[in-house]
Amino acid sequence: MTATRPRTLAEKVWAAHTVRRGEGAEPDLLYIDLHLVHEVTSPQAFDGLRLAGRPVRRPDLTIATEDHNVPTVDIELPIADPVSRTQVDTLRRNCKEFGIRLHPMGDAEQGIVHVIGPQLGLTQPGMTVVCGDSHTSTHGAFGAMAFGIGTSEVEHVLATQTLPLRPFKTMAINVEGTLRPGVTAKDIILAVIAKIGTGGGQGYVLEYRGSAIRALSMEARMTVANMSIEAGARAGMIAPDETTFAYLKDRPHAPKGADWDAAVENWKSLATDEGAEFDAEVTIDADELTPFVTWGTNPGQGLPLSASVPDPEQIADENARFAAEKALSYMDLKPGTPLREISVDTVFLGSCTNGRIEDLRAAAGVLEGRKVAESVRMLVVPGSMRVRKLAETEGLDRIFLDAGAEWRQAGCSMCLGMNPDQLAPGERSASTSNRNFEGRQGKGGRTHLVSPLVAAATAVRGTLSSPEDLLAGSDH
Ligand SMILES: CC(C)[C@H](C(=O)O)[C@@H](O)C(=O)O
Ligand code: SF4
Repeated sequence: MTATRPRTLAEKVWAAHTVRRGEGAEPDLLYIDLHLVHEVTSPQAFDGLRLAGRPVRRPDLTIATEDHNVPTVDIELPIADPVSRTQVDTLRRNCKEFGIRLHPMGDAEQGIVHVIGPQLGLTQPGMTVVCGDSHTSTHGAFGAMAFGIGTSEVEHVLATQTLPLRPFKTMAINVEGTLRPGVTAKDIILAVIAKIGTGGGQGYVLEYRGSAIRALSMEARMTVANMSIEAGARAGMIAPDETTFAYLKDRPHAPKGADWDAAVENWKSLATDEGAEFDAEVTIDADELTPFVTWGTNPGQGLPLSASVPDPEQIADENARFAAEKALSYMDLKPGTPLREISVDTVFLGSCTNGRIEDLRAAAGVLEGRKVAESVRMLVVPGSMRVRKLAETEGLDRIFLDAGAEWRQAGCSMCLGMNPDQLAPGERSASTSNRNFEGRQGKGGRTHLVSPLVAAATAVRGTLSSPEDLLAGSDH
């Protein structure tokens, strides 16, 4: 045995999955514990297998769901859009042919791929998790090494249950302190991305640490890990702890009985060792954070809600200035406008970032006894059918409907508008999703990324707002 030097969480998970160490410039070969599949990035991968006459190596470690292309109304009818229908039909055929478990539209376990994995207890600490989807980083909230892969890699994993990869660099994101009331995980991650930039995490696996992260619920941790990719990182991880174990216990796929006890013992050993070194380190003061919103067309172009639209002329860096000018022109915003005065047409509550039960509860808490402004349409799209059902058991659907919001079926929906849920050209949204690129929610649509609390308050006031703005004595 060689003496073990202190290691990070990421290094431990990597080492435990290395089937073969690459020599020289060669990549390592990693074993994959869980492969999640959806309709968008899998068709060519299955075609490749068919051409090569290969089966899926571990159908038992592979699970599929329909999420991106599914409508969120009238789901008992055939999908009207031919492209979406073909995508979904193709996934169904492939899963049948290759013996893969699929949760189709309408199924009790159907939902966004990154919502259903954790909810079923499939995602567990110390695992390697992949999916042909960039937001696979979500699963890192459990202390898994989880990352998005391309379609040719999807084929490689389907065929071999392994993946050749070069180790990632490690970056610690220390979030210390206590969040103020009304400040959430979404505000943490938007602030992180505003600080390090959309390229700041390139080549790294981020590890979120510190007292503010430890204090987050599992669902809130998923919100943070989810957007690691928006900072350019390959993955984002959080060390498993009692919060993680409590979330997983008794989930359908969680270990049971003596296996559970053994698993927890093992999971406890995953945390980054005292004295382990990261390649880079960033610190965020949680006490200072306030609700954050984006004003631009990348997730790093964000500011506290109390700020105003920035003036590109004040930005020293030439590239950042040019990007800001372009963004403001697309977003149709004038420098100096208080962010609170920006009015929206649409509020979208949902996505793999903020479509879980706690997100719906938070928004419903704000909307209870209030009305969505006349000028606003609000879509509430649960991240999964299970979230939808639980919300209905708790009466959240009634709160949303009474407030004048629409209560939809589960899927990605307006996060990217691969289904009919889209912004019209020129429309502006406050959205709890993770991307605000040009046209992301519909051609010509303008997106402001926000937390569920800000989304709900914005729906009521019609302009970007926090719940505090709704209280008596505020200026409205
Ligand atoms: C469609 C899919 C490949 C894509 C991704 O990888 O992230 C989507 O989920 C997104 O959020 O843009
Ligand atoms: S909800 Fe949005 S970000 Fe998440 S997988 Fe679907 S499209 Fe991608």
